[in-house]
Amino acid sequence: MVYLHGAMCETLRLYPSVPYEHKQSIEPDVLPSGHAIDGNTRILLSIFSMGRMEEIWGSDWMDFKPERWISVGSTDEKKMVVSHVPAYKFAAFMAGPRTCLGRKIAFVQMKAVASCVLRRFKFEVVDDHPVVPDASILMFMKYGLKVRVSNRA
Ligand code: HEM
Repeated sequence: MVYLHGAMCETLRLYPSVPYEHKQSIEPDVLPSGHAIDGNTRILLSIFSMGRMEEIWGSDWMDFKPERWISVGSTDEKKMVVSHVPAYKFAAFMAGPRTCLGRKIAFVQMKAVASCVLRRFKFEVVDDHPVVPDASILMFMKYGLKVRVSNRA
């Protein structure tokens, strides 16, 4: 389940279900970046881009690596645990007082479905199928995902 958690975070890092978000200032403020903004300023955040920034994720940002979400346990070195990653770094669920309320239940649901389905079936992406995100409020796959499904022996 720890590795599956890492795989899901990694998927959401590269393909966040909510690729863009906006926030609006009530009064003049200074952003953590140091930029001064006026009141009533609309700020558009690209969560999609944040998941692909080298200064946030390192030079291997384009690699799908569930391992980047996993560390060894503090009491037992053989035990793998989910690493703490700040919400302001991994923004797929956003951060702060209006963060996603369903984050934990979303992981429970995704893990329940993935473990039931993957135990019984094997999925192989059809060769040369273009996996292209469709720019929208929610992230869709432009051409869907064509896979070959077979029973696990
Ligand atoms: C992978 C699955 C999900 C993702 C990526 C996701 C992402 C998000 C994001 C980005 C926001 C906006 C937060 C903001 O504007 O600051 C949000 C809000 C919210 N989400 Fe989710 N969400 C997921 C699943 C769920 C589920 C399963 C539930 C409920 C069972 C849920 C309930 C909510 C609620 C109630 C809010 C509004 C929170 C507020 O405005 O105070 N989400 N979510």
